[in-house]
Amino acid sequence: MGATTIDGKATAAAERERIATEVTALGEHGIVPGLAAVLVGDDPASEVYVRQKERMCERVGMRSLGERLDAEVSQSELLEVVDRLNADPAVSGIIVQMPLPDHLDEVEAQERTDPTKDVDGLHPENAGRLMRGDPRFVPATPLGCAVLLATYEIAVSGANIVVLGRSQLVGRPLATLLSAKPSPGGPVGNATVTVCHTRTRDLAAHTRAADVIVVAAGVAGALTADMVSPGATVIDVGIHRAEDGSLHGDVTDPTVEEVAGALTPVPGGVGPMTVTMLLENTVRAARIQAGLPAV
Ligand SMILES: Nc1nc2c(c(=O)[nH]1)N[C@@H](CN(C=O)c1ccc(C(=O)N[C@@H](CCC(=O)O)C(=O)O)cc1)CN2
Repeated sequence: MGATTIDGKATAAAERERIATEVTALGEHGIVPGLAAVLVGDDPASEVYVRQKERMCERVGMRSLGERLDAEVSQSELLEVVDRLNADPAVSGIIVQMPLPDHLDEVEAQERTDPTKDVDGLHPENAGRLMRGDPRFVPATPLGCAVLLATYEIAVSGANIVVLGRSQLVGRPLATLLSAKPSPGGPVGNATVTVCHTRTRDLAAHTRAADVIVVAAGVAGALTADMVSPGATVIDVGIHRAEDGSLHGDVTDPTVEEVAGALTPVPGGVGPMTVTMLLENTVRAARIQAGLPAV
């Protein structure tokens, strides 16, 4: 029997309905959450993602305030834009779309973002709060993975989970979230998490001992069927575009589906959750800025 498909598109659509209801309720207090996405240059994938964010904002009744900057923009000009968005009361949440062109320093831009508007959760204050078990904003992709696990009732508490990848955007915050004592209303936690990477010695020994494997290595083919224990859940965070334009994840071995118990597809798995959880964080930001409970 094949693996259950974890449908990120459907889950994200259901989450957006809930978010739209919250946005309507905030409207009754005169609050319209606004998301500013700063896009530097003309990376085609980033343009798709930013357009998606703008479209989804409109659909749930939020404001979207796009900032397109030339690929040649200087670091100080980028920081000036961040400063302007920090000061703009119509902006609840700010993200600087990654990757940035090589001459720009993304960490400095993240550190410059007002931590109460940092809906990517990458400012050191927000990363620190997540580590401390008191998250303000959990980065969108890890939050999306956690919501998918909760929605599909995949046991996390007490489970052995391997996170393959150690990025600041996905691997590290996700490992923290899954292993934490769940915060009130938080989606998941209490797992035993092993963070692996492509240089982990005998990686397969780790993944074969896992009930859940999150593949966020950014390397196509990073997980093969022989590395998966029968019935395990596989969450694929990778996105790679082939020359013919088709998309695939870090999992390229089609036989993983025969071994796994549940699997996220690419496209249609974690990706749609990323944009939706960014909206969720922006509503949260608007509530925090208005002095309302964050929920
Ligand atoms: N500042 C940030 N930059 C980047 C982030 C981020 O969270 N913050 N994540 C990714 C890009 N990303 C959102 O920004 C993103 C990735 C994938 C998708 C998505 O919906 N993918 C679809 C396929 C879409 C396509 O046709 O390409 C899917 O997987 O089904 C949305 C957003 C890096 N940068």
